[in-house]
Amino acid sequence: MTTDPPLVLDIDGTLTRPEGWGIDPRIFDPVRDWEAPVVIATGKAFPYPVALCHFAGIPELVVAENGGVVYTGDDVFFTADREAAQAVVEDYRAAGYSPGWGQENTVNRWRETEVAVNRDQPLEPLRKIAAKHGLEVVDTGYAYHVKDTEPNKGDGLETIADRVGIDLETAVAIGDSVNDVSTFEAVGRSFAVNNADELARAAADEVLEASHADGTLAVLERVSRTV
Ligand SMILES: O=C(O)COP(=O)(O)O
Ligand SMILES: [Mg+2]
Repeated sequence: MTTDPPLVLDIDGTLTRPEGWGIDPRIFDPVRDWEAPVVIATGKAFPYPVALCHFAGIPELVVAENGGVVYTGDDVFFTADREAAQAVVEDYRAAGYSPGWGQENTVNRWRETEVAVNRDQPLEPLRKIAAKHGLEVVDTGYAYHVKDTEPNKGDGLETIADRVGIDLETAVAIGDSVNDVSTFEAVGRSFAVNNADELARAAADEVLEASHADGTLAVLERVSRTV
């Protein structure tokens, strides 16, 4: 018998190695063996969480681009378009700045509803230009995301839950940054890893003692009820 709760996992900062980059390989087995749906909810472009599910050997239940792209395993939903964010980046370039990824980059190549800017680039002019276009800039600690104010991970999660039949009241979410606040609000139990930013810490039901994948693995062990 199993009562594993449905899981909602962020990627960067949450499944990462102690140094903050790269997936910690220890998460693959418990995630693959989890006896309930696992939703990957990330700010990364659509192919990244799909690939993570594929290589982890789990069904593709994916919220990408901070809710801009939602995949239920059957249907893809786009809840924003990239055009406005692209216009912000053009203005940012015209003001003498750059997205900071180099000429050809895989960070934005497949991004459909927003544009990511490298955190080594100046934030204030980006925020000002985005505001002029009615957009927001979300700092995940891994990138600045220029996006429509509407989509968020929590709404995307609700779309998946409706389609797949997940009771979010029973679900557990783990995350590390402001872009996880909406998922924390959508589920029954939420955990911020110790490296989480202030907003994620404030929104979580519990702030973990451990960071990155160490924190996530501790939660998985604690909430797994498989007997
Ligand atoms: O893409 C980012 O900036 C962060 O990605 P995450 O939401 O998986 O942490
Ligand atoms: Mg994160």
